[in-house]
Amino acid sequence: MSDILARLGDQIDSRRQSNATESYTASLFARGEDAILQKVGEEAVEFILAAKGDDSADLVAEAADVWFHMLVLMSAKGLGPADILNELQRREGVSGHAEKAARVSD
Ligand SMILES: N=c1c2ncn([C@@H]3O[C@H](COP(=O)(O)OP(=O)(O)OP(=O)(O)O)[C@@H](O)[C@H]3O)c2ncn1[C@@H]1O[C@H](COP(=O)(O)O)[C@@H](O)[C@H]1O
Repeated sequence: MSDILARLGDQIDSRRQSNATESYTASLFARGEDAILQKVGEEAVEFILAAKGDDSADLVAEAADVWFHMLVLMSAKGLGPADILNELQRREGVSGHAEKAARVSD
């Protein structure tokens, strides 16, 4: 399932060299990091609003928009989906409560 994320991450990275008029991703890179951050924020709000409704397809579409724009931001920072997946894998099996308790006692 993570193959699509890897392919999308590679495609996003490759769009750094693309023409902004032909590629939406390239147009985001051209607008700069603050514009990408703004899009992540807008998409997150749209995701929350969709979650308050009852349209599952709309919620899934908005979630995909959040993931895509997050990956564009990560690419701008030299990071990609593998970094997120590795972090989730590192956390796998560790209770969130236990992890937080260990953090607080540090
Ligand atoms: N997954 C996506 C993807 N998800 C969302 N979007 C675009 O994200 C934009 C968000 O829509 P909005 O309505 O919120 O934004 P907007 O109002 O149109 O844009 P703004 O003027 O507000 O910036 C739309 O243009 C969507 O098409 C995406 N654009 C591209 N991809 C992937 O990226 C690949 C490369 O795309 P290009 O860079 O466009 O070739 C594609 O093949 C896809 O795999």
